[in-house]
Amino acid sequence: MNMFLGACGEGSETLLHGEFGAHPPKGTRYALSLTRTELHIQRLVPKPDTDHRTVLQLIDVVGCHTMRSHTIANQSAFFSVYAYPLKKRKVAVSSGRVRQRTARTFQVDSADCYEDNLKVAERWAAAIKCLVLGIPISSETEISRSLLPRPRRLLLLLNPFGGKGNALQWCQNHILPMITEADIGFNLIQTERQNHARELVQNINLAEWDGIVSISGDGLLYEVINGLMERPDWEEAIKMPLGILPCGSGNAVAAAINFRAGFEQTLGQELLTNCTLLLCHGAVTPLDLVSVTTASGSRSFSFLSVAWGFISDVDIESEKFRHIGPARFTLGTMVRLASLNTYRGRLSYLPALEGTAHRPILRSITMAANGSLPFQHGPLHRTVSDLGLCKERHALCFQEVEPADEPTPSPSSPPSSSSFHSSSFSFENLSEELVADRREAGLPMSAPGVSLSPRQVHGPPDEFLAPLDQPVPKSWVTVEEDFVSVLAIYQSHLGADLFMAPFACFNDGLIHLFYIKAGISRAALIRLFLATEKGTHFDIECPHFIHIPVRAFRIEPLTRKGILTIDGERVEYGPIQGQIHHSVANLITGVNQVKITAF
Ligand SMILES: Nc1ncnc2c1ncn2[C@@H]1O[C@H](COP(=O)(O)OP(=O)(O)OP(=O)(O)O)[C@@H](O)[C@H]1O
Repeated sequence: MNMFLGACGEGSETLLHGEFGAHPPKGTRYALSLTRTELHIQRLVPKPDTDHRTVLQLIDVVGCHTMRSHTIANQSAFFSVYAYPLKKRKVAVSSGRVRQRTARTFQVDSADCYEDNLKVAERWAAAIKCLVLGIPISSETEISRSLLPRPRRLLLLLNPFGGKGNALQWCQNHILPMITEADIGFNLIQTERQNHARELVQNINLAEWDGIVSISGDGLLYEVINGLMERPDWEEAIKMPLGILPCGSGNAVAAAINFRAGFEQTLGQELLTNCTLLLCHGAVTPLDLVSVTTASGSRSFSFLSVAWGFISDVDIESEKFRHIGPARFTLGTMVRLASLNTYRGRLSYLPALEGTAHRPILRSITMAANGSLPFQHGPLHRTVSDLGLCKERHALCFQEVEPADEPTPSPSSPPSSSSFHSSSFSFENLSEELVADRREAGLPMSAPGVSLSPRQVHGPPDEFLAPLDQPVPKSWVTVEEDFVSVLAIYQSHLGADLFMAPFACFNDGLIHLFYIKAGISRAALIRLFLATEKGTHFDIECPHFIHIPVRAFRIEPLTRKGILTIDGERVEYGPIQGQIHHSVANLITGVNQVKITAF
């Protein structure tokens, strides 16, 4: 349960109460009450605030330090609470609220000697830090520093060229001050080239770190995850808590973390402040990964998406607008809409919902076998009830699925001897064509996930997948279509303002497969894409837009040219397939998420 949002009743119990002076002094005195979710600050002197008190929400607090006065004669001890509450914007033209730093310092002066005052200050600091970190305490708890774990040590990896190129400046001005207030130790390394982060994490001593944090876009996290999966001790390595602080142009995972914490959708520095705040809180949620295999045999681990058609075209073609930051995707969408392509291909999938196999699915909010609508998309409430709903949905989603059965040709999947042939395109001599295509596209020959001589990636076996050169297992469904786009996504967001799968959870064990069929009008497509900003695209009646929750998928392009991406990074064009691996990694999400274990 989200400790902060879900603490009704329990949260109002007073854990500590005290009267303190202020700093700077000015004769002011306050009464402080600490509950599990809030710090209440009421002025007593000079003028009692009887009808007004300041309330600091502990979700907005990053840390608390104790201090001593410079003047030896002063026997007081002090504690400072560092918080980033939401405040109304000062600039009249902007709407909404932004987080602003506030440091409240209180003087403990009831005892005659410093040591006794320090004990009180330390008790308050320890209680506040316990609550920030989610360590349970009650009014019965003997509160002291010994309740706290040793300070965390994080490895921060920063791509200085991510997004608009201001990651280092944002790190110095925003991230480092906040994590210092949270008593987090760190080592900051700037990446020097592509794959640098991937190589670094292959060789680190895991025992030295409590987490690895990517400061960039989603691409750097992709490197970190795959670097960990390339280690011989991958099973232990991939359990390392992973954080992401959004300083790139594609900040989907950061947006998903922000959403799941119950915060308003936001961009830029505000998203960064929210995510840094959550990083300071430190709670970790299991994260599903999808193993993705491409035609050349390369296998990599994806945490976000596999895309083909319109979405990947926009992602890659908008690289040239990188200097405008995340707005590049909107501009890229408009450019792509002007010359809309369709792509013929076969899409196969292993449905996650009982009763969806072997029957055509129109709008994917697929009826369950009992006729209920497990994925009905009403307005979302970003509260604990929403998280609870997610758990409930999970229960509805899962069925026992057997591992990949003997592949048997079905009418929709080609016989094995010709599985890489189609009327329009042959995948014979694939590697030669890939080399030629990559050369033509100006791609390096060994970009991440694109390697023609695959890296040694470990990881759990793909029990749902048949080899790519064989037909899909018989329990799968196959559709052959002209597609505008195909997207397999496992996070709620595809970008900071692309709220693609509002119901997706970090560890729901699901791949959300979306596709848009040819025949959709430009106007309908624009409507859909505009609605993704708010996640309301499911409210639009559109027979060309389909969503199916699945456990595994295969995309077989039958159109010669096109762009495929894994987590926003371009990979070789050709057949590609993936399957979910439930909860194999850990993501620092800051608030306790529903832990789904029923997979
Ligand atoms: N120092 C570096 N120089 C060049 N490339 C780097 C460096 N560090 C990381 N990279 C690569 O840059 C790519 C983009 O990084 P990332 O996704 O984190 O930022 P981004 O701005 O969101 O980029 P994009 O929108 O292209 O995904 C990644 O593939 C990563 O491997």
